[in-house]
Amino acid sequence: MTTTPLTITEASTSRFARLLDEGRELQIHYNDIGQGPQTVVMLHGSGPGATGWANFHRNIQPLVDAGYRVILMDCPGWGKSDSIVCTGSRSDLNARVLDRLLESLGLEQVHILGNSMGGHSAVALALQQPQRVGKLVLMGGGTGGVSPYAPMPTEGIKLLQGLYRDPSIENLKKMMAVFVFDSSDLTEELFQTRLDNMLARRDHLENFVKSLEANPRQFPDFGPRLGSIQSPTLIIWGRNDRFVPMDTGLRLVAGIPQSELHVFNHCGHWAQWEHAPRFNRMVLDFLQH
Ligand SMILES: O=C(O)CCC(=O)/C=C/C=C(\O)C(=O)O
Repeated sequence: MTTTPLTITEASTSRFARLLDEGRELQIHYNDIGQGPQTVVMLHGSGPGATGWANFHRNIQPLVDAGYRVILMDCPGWGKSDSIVCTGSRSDLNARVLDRLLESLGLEQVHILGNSMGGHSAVALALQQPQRVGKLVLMGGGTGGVSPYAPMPTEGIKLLQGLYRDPSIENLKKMMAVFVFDSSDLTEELFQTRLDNMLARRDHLENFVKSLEANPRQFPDFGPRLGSIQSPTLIIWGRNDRFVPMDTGLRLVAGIPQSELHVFNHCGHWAQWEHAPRFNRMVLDFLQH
């Protein structure tokens, strides 16, 4: 797999912001990379140990090289951001926090690239604050809701939730084996990074379980409201996604007026990682035209 080598590091781009959400102060971690007149925010998924950097490190450099500023926000409950118990819509919580972060950075409008939960959260912001959102790239996510074809919760989500409850390298490998289409590309380094991230913040793991107990439907079904989204939207899915089924992408492309859908064959839930070079070219072409 040839991807553009990163010339920047996580540590050198690591930043923190103290934000207020519904009367609660949160310290949010983000990575701020590159400079340019346009900004792309990348939002990670809900897996244990997920962070902006862990999810998107194969996707940063091409955007920076093309002259974009790239911001990777760790959602509350992940990475180096504060932990939280979410009893309502996590999609809307993440959207509110991102809105506050953009306000603190003086960014009036950004493009958002959301993976899974990050896609749900990007759509939530487009619904809450449409003026904030330029173009949307949704991959493996964008709305909750029930699949007419796949049993829910999917096998991947069951493994994800089991990993939160029993964070072991064995359970991590079981989840990741379902996560991607070709698990031969998963490295021991990637496993170790994810395990280290997970075990460094057991409060995140415990609070995710408490959040599910308080509200099993963390990601609402935005289906009836998709028609109000005016942002040009690129939807990308893996045909072999065993976490959020591909028919969710069909619901999104049917609902969002200015949208198109690309399906990668031989691809699971992590298109931006599994097919990074083509994914990056597709995203750049979408943003630039
Ligand atoms: O439950 C949903 O609809 C969202 C699932 C989700 O966000 C899973 C994402 C997992 C990762 O991105 C990861 O483990 O890196």
